[in-house]
Amino acid sequence: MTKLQVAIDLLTTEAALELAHKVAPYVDIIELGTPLIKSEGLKVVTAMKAAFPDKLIFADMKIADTGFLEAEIAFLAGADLVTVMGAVDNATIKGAVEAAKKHGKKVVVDTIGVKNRVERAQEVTAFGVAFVELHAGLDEQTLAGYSVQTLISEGTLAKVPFSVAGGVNIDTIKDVVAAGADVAVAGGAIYGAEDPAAAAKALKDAINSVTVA
Ligand SMILES: O=C(CO)[C@H](O)[C@H](O)COP(=O)(O)O
Repeated sequence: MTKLQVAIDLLTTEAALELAHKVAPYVDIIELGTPLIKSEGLKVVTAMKAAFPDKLIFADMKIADTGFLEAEIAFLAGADLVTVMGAVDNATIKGAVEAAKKHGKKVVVDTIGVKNRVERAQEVTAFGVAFVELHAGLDEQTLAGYSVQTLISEGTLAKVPFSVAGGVNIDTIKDVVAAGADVAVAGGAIYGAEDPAAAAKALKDAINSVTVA
């Protein structure tokens, strides 16, 4: 079944924990967003894992170099999954995968900025990553003509384990699930909602309505 990942793009540990407490019953993976980690440091990862030991904690490190080192410090801080950029050298991705093997954790490749996401997804999957995040970042989402449907179609074509991130919401999450995604990522659709718990529940219910039919 497709997992639901909440992306927490808030800026303080306190706000992140408050949100996580509201939505935890409905999500499988709790992502600490890159701005949050840059603002608070890896102590936010440690605090989140301590508060939610049974959830998968996803550190959106967006690693671009020194793959082994940066992945290892995130795993030591409590992360279960870390991201490495797909556009960087293969050695960086392989280094992060080595760190993951050492610590019994996993690596996700983020495809922001990758020109041919389908081809690159297939290449990096062979390195032993957990899944590939077909992703349009927050800046790209503001461009005219942006549609998450492009990422969803690419997931179908790639035929590798994948997640979709880039403005997934209640109108599009069923398409993400129907495309066979391992994980549907929702940030703004949850933390930007008036009632984040209700928004997360609605997304989870939508996932269940597709996969449990
Ligand atoms: O990693 C990110 C930006 O780089 C976001 O966390 C990701 O895009 C999910 O958030 P949203 O659903 O608001 O797009």
